[in-house]
Amino acid sequence: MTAGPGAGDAMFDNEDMAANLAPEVDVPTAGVVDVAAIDPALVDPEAVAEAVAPQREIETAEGQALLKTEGLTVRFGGLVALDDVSFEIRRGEILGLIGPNGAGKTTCFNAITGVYKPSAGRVMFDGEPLAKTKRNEITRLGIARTFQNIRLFGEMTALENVVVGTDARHRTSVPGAIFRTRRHRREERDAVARGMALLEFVGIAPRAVEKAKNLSYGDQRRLEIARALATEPKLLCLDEPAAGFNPSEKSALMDLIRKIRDDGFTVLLIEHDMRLVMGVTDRIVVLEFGKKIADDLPAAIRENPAVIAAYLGVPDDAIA
Ligand SMILES: Nc1ncnc2c1ncn2[C@@H]1O[C@H](COP(=O)(O)OP(=O)(O)OP(=O)(O)O)[C@@H](O)[C@H]1O
Repeated sequence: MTAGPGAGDAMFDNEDMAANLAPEVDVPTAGVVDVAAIDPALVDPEAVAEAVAPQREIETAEGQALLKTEGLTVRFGGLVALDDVSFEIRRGEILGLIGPNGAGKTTCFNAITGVYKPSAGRVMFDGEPLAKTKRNEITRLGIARTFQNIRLFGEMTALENVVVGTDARHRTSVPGAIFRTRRHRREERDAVARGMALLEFVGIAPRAVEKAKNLSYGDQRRLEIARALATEPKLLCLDEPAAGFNPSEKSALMDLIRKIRDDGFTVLLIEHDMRLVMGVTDRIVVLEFGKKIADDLPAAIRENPAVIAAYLGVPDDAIA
C-alpha cells in the first residue's frame, strides 16, 4: 500500500494496477481521422452532447432514486460477501462505492448488473425489481458497465466497437438485417453517426478507424466507456476506470466522468484512487466486510472515523 504525496497519486494502491496495464504496442497505425471532414457537426460540443444523450431532458429528474438496493445480501457458500446492504443511487449523481480490498464492491456491482443473483434482498431499478432480470435485459432496461479488465473486440476498429453497443438498441428484425431493408440501412447510418459522436465525446474520434488493440491503454478505457454509453444507459457503472492511469490521465478521466454526469447520465463508480473518488463523486457509500459502514457526502466521508479505521494503515492526514 502506498500513500504518495504527489498530486493525483493513489492513496490506496490497486494491486491489480500493474497487471491491468496493456503492453505497449508497436504496429503500423491506421491513421488519424479528420473528424470535421467526416461530420462538421462533431466540432460543436453541444451537437455531440445531443447525439450522445438524446433523451437527457426526459430522463433527468434529478434527486429521485434511480436504483435502490434493499437488504442486498450475496453469499458464496459460508462467506457473506454482501450483508444486508441498502443504499440508493439518485438520478443525475455520481455515486462512489468504496471500501478496502475484499469489502464487497465488485460483488455489489455484479448483483446490480445481473451477474449474481442476490441470496436475499433485492435491487429496484427505475421502480421495478431486477430480481428475475437476465443480463442482456438489464442492458435494455438501461444499465451499462465497464470492467476492471478491459473487454474490447481487439480486431475491430474503435468505431465498430461502439456501433456494437448501439446494436443493443436496434429494432430491426433478423430478416430486416439480412435483406437490408431501408429501415435497417437507416439504423446502420444512424449508429455510425452516433458512434462517431460517442468517440468524439470521450475524446478519441481521431482514432475511430484504429483497431481497438492498437489504441493506447488510456484510449482503450475511454473506448470502453463510449461503448457502454452507446447502449443509452440510464445508469453507467464504472469498475475501477482509473486503474493503471498516470496522474494526468486520472485528471482527464475525472473531467470525462463529470461531463458524462452533466450530460444527463447517472454514474456508479468503484475506484481505489481516493483522490479521484473524493474529487469527482457527489456522494459515497463505503463497504467493509460486506456491510455498509457509511453513506454520505465526500467531505463527511473524509472525516468519518469508521471509514478511516477501515482503511487501517492509511494515516488520517493522507485521507485529508
Ligand atoms: N465468486 C466468488 N466466489 C467466492 N467468493 C467470492 C467470489 N467473489 C468474491 N468473493 C469473496 O467475497 C468477498 C468480497 O469480494 P469482492 O470482490 O466483492 O470485494 P471488493 O471490495 O470488490 O475487493 P477488491 O477491492 O479487492 O476488488 C471477498 O472475500 C472475496 O474473496
